[in-house]
Amino acid sequence: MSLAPVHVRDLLKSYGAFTAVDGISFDIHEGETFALLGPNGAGKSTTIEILEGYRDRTSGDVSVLGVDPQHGGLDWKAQLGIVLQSSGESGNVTVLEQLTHFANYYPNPRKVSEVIEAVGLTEKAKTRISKLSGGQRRRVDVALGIIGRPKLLFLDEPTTGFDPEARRQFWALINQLKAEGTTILLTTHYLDEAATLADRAGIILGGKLVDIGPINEIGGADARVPLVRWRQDGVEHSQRTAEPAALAARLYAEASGEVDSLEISRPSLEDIYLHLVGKHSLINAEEGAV
Ligand SMILES: Nc1ncnc2c1ncn2[C@@H]1O[C@H](COP(=O)(O)OP(=O)(O)OP(=O)(O)O)[C@@H](O)[C@H]1O
Repeated sequence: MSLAPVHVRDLLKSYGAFTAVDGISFDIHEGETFALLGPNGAGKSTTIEILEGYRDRTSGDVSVLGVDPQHGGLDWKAQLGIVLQSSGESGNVTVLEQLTHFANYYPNPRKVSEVIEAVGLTEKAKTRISKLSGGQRRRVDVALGIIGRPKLLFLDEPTTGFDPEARRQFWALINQLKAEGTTILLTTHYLDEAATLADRAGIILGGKLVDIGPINEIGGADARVPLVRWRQDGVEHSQRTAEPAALAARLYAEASGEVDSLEISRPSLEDIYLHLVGKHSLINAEEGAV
């Protein structure tokens, strides 16, 4: 049986006595977008850098496109697209020159002008990268990540510094890459971005994977119970219920008409994520106190 494009088992990475990644396991299936979510310092970049072959692991099994990243050659690297967390592009060349240069490294690159257009830099194509704004430079990073038509794309906080319009444009680009069958590993602190783009997510806290699953199942059913809010006699009320329509109907009947400020909402991925992070910080604090 062939392995998934990304196959990770019991991955552990220590820096001296400190364990940054503590025995995590997951697969990313072909054509899937997988979001690795977690607070600052949780171990996301360390994990991604191990998968990209930039960092050696302490122990565990890792296979990326069928190869151990510690022994990946140039042919293997040519199938990866990498957008690192920190931008390295501040050079004295233009956007067009930089992308044309890097396109030559790949056997089947995308058309440079199309990539520049896709990241919204057509008007800046002949501008030196050093003269671009931070968000525009980040778009160059994204362009460099996709120029080689990668089978597997790593996006480490790709939209940091993007204005809202550029983020939407980026989402459309990722949806296009998904439609072409690209497998994507994404880290982001924007939970709406993860909810929009990812099929599945893993939540990493203190180097451990505390939850993994389809985006609309993360946190379990209990975390997704809808919240009904309304106002009665000037007092705010709220109730969590799996049957919000029934509660709304009862309130409507009791009020003999419209209910003041009635609102039914479902927890967003961000609500669920924050709940999980809070719960695990509490567990760790209690364990630390024992
Ligand atoms: N070279 C290193 N030496 C020692 N500790 C390191 C090294 N690189 C990372 N760490 C530590 O490992 C932990 C995980 O870092 P990592 O960069 O993977 O986190 P992250 O989840 O990507 O965070 P962020 O959201 O801030 O990017 C952090 O506590 C960090 O300080």
